Amino acid sequence: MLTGLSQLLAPSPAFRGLLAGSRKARLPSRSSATRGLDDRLLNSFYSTIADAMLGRAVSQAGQQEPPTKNAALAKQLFPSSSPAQNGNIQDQFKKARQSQSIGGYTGMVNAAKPATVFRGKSANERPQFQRVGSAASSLCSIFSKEDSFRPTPDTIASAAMCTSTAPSPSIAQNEFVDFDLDDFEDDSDLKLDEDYELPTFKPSVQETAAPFAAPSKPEISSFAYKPLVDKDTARTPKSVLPAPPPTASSAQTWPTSSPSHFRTPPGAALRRQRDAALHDDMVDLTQDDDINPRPVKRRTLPWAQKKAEEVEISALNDYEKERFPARAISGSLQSKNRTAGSNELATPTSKEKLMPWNTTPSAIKEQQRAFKERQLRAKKARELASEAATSHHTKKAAPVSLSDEQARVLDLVVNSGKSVFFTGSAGTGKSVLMRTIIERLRKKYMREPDRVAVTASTGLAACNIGGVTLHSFGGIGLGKEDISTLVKKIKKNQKAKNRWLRTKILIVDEISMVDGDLFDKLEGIARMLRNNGRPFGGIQLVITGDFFQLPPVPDSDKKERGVKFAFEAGTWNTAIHHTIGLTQVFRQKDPEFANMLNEMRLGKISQETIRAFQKLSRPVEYHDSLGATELFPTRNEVENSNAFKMRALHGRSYTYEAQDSGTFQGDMRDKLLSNMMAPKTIELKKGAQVMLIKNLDDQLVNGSLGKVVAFMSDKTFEIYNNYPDIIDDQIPDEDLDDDARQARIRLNGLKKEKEVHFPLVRFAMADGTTRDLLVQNEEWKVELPSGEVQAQRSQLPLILAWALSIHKAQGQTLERVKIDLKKIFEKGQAYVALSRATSQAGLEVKNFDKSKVMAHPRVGEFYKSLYSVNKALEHPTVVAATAPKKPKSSTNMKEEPSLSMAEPQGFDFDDDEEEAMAAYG
Ligand SMILES: Nc1ncnc2c1ncn2[C@@H]1O[C@H](COP(=O)(O)OP(=O)(O)OP(=O)(O)O)[C@@H](O)[C@H]1O
Repeated sequence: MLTGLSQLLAPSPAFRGLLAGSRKARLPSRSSATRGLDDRLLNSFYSTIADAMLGRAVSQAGQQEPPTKNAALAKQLFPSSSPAQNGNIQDQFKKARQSQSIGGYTGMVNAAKPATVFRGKSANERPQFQRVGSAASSLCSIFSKEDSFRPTPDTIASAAMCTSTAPSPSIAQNEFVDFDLDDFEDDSDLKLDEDYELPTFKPSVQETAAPFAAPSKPEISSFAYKPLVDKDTARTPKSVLPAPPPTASSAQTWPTSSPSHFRTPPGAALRRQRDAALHDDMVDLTQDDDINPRPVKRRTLPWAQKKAEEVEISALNDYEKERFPARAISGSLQSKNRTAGSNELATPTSKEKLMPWNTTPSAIKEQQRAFKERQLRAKKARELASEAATSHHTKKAAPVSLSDEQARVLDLVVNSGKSVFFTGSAGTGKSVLMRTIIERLRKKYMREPDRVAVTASTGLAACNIGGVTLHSFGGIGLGKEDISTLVKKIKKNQKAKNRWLRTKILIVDEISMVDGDLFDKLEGIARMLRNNGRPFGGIQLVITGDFFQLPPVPDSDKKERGVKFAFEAGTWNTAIHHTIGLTQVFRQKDPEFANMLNEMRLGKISQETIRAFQKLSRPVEYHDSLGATELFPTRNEVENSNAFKMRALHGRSYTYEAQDSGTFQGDMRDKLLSNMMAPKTIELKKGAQVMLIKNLDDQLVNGSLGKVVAFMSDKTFEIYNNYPDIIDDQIPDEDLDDDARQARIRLNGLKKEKEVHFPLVRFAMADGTTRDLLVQNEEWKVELPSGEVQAQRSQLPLILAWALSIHKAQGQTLERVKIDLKKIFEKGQAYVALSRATSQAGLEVKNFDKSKVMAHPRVGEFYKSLYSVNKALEHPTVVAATAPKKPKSSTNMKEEPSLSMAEPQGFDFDDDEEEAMAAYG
């Protein structure tokens, strides 16, 4: 019973509080905690405990039921994830128009620049960042004209969706675009797939203990005050109060409990104030006692009492010094001042007073106890500190909270099953949204993973989202043949054929690099193979990318034809239900910089912006030894630059070979692997500048820059992690404490063992701090929807980062970027390169030249035409009546934008409605 009660109460601060009046309460063992209490005390004590247990049981029962309460709580637990912002995008654009217009394109609001918002880029400023989002949400519109986001039955959705959190009725009722009826006979089973995890509410341990528990306090608080204060006693019900204190002369009759424990320690109020100032959340239960201290009768010999107090205070200060150096210093200064001024505090400075000849037996005991506690706490503090600074294992990244507009695209895709193309300028969170969509769709189709095909235009982009290239998915090889030949080819390949038949949702990332002809071919193949006349044979499309970024690489035989974008494909408009523009820029928090990039993206660059870019030609000095990553258009330039820097480093070099596997063999596999971000071989030296190429947690993300500071094995790292100093040969053994000396001996022993050594990388965090990570292998896969892994690579998630190709940089967010525009030769390259930077402060631009940053004119026309198409769709019947019979070339889009929608040639429609819908997407 005793043990049961103690166990139940052990974690409860209230239990510790109850016992605070007794010295035994501070002993670690539960049985000994009660040993010193006399029967009278025990009886009242247990009756109180029983009451408390009952209270807690009742409370627990109350928390499990009823379900309605749970539902309400669940609601509270899942509030809107989006940052608070002005959700009305139309309003935002209105604001933007008022302030600035760039050559007919809507620019960004300079006025929307609250001085307080952009004061730093510390990672700790997340709430601010979200406020920035609100300002930044009015940054730029991809659509050029007024009312781009007016709620229209089509694009539609972008506007409707962006203004309310409820599912948009305009979408649900929009029959005009609702032509995504699924043609799979097993659709009725779909519900079975929907394995969403409904939020459930389970009371946490703390919550269940809540009726009993006091608000939790940081450990320093409990250490500093618990043994000393009598406030807990003051709050304790009368029945558990200890017997009336003995007189001073009978103090020794309480052999197991120091009288000091019944007294308010000198300076407790001051210390509490100091703590409260440093830790707002450190609410001391006994605060009221400070305001009106209870007069305490002395119950022990004055000198013994004083001694005990000094020991306590000294222990407190030692601990504070170790854990919070700045605070300990200011604390002791305050303490000294007080003492000098009022003699109120006993300053815990003199070591003499700890001398053995100066103590009573109880004071000696106190000293021993304090010493042990100090040691223990010092160790803990050291562990905490090293854990904070250095981590071996990374924590799983917390999921990003989608903005309103992102969340609504997600809803449109996952819940409404629409074919969507979402676009937006660099840094508007397209990749983040796409990753979330993939995750949600994979969950939805958990039992049939092959229903969701994840693809991208290039191997690199595909690898980034865990998919395959469009070519690979389609089983079309290079895809040069005509549609019927390609269909025959696929039919011979059972796996490829199955993919086409099984796929319900086709995801395509980095659409800007997909050739228009390829898009048309895939669309035709889908219809033929699936024997289904709907666009893409009824497959739902989820497409993203920014056509202002890198264009498709034309085949050698099509060089003369030039680039043909996917939006110029004849079937583009029939295949896409909704085109949605994301407008909230996340990457650049400075609206001025975002505006400069936006002008550049649209190819309408003002003199002011040119001057601002020219100013960025200055060399950037960074406070640490890490330099900017220089972006180059070609791989050769990158390799030369990195090799040059590497040669300049001295010391031993470590070479890491990738371990490759997969169902593909030989050249085929090598080709897939060569598209991966992770290199086959990476050579590193101490001092090498590297970039992380995987998201490991919230801070260590794809693009994080760092420097190799050492090479060590797993075991060595464990020791280093606890004793970072011992690796420094400059620190002699004598300067290390016992534990550290032992650790150094162990470390030296390990040097003789043949262990694999990994690079220890010191990463620069956005808030100016650093984080050390022992970098170990990660995996990359080229995986088909069926789960077949065609190629897999296990390698360190690092690349050399003095230089990087623009191609590899696409999709990245970089804090420090350097670029020489003289080297740029392709449209979109300059925009991709410059838009990787998060700030002007972290961007160096050499040879800025307006002619190098021009956008592709047809892309500009396309983005402008989006408005017109939407506008036309406001009157679908009129448009339908005047729809042309032949698809217009994309170059006509400007003149007759509403006519640019392709006619559904050769489609097999079931009824007129479908035909109309398919025709006007
Ligand atoms: N909802 C969000 N909340 C907070 N940060 C976000 C959000 N969405 C995106 N971000 C951040 O914004 C940055 C850019 O995001 P992302 O790479 O997805 O943009 P993008 O539109 O794909 O850019 P690009 O076209 O240049 O590849 C990243 O650092 C990402 O973490």
